[in-house]
Amino acid sequence: MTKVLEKNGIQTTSSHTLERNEGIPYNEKYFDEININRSAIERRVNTLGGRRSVKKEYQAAWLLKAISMIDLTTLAGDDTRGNVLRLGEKARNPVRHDILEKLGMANANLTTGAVCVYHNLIPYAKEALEESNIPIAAVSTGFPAGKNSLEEKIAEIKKSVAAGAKEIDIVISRDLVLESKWKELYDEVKLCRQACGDAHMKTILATGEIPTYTKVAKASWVAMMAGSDFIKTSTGKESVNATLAVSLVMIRCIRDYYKLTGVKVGYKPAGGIQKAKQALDYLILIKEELGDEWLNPELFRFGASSLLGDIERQLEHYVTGSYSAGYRHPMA
Ligand SMILES: O=C[C@H](O)COP(=O)(O)O
Repeated sequence: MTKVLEKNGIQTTSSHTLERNEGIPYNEKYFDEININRSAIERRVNTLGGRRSVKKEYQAAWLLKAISMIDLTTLAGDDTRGNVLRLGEKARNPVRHDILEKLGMANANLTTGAVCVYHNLIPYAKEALEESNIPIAAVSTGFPAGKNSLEEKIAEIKKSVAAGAKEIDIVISRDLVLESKWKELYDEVKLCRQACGDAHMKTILATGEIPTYTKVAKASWVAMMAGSDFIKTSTGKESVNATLAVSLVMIRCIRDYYKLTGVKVGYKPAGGIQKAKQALDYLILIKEELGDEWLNPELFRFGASSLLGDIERQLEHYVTGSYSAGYRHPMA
């Protein structure tokens, strides 16, 4: 088991050592002619579940790795200090000690990639994560709808950074995508990036509200050109959130941006990823399309509130041979 884990390079902290994406000047030539063939995308992702699967110790290793790439999230109207403190505790100790011991991982210092909360809960997240390396991610810019003025968005980002967020998840103005106002979108994202300062910026496209894959691809390009460190699918509040198909569109844009600039932009699917099996499908897609270098917390995150519970349950099954009830692996 240890060898398998080592081979899979389990990384447990997110230290932000990677070069950031400074962006490039706006130029429509990079995305103007994009035209995505929906059925080709869907055919490609339909091959994933059946053709490839990860078994036994490899599956356990991949699931441990997946944990290190979760932005453990709570974004609910009834969030309190209490549940943010529990979330922080879960981020520090994502898997029960007895399970980790059986996996030979008791001393591996496994944590989630980050904890993700609303701006006004940052102080509680700070309290919960004191003396750990786990970064706080805050959703800013009028999450989830993004209907605030640009001035308010910028002010909110600055407040979140001042309060201790090391990562800022912004939402874009979807109307700019719907009306193809690409330069305005670029300017908006660039101003947000400036307001982030040293905090890494993840740009949420809310792909469930974008009608075509072609527009998703164009919005991905604009977000990267304007300096996003990550592009992210969804807020978790749209009626359609992360899918493998939209992920394929976005990660191919990341690949092409890398070919053009030499800069690696991260990817964060978010919303509705609740099962370990789903997580494995995403990891296989990333491995096949972008390669192993993207499979670490610097370049890949799951935005998820309940995925960790199912992963822990699957790991328990791997070490004991039986499933426990879901409530034995509460999220927070
Ligand atoms: O960014 C994270 C999402 O809001 C989490 O969505 P979820 O609750 O469906 O896992």
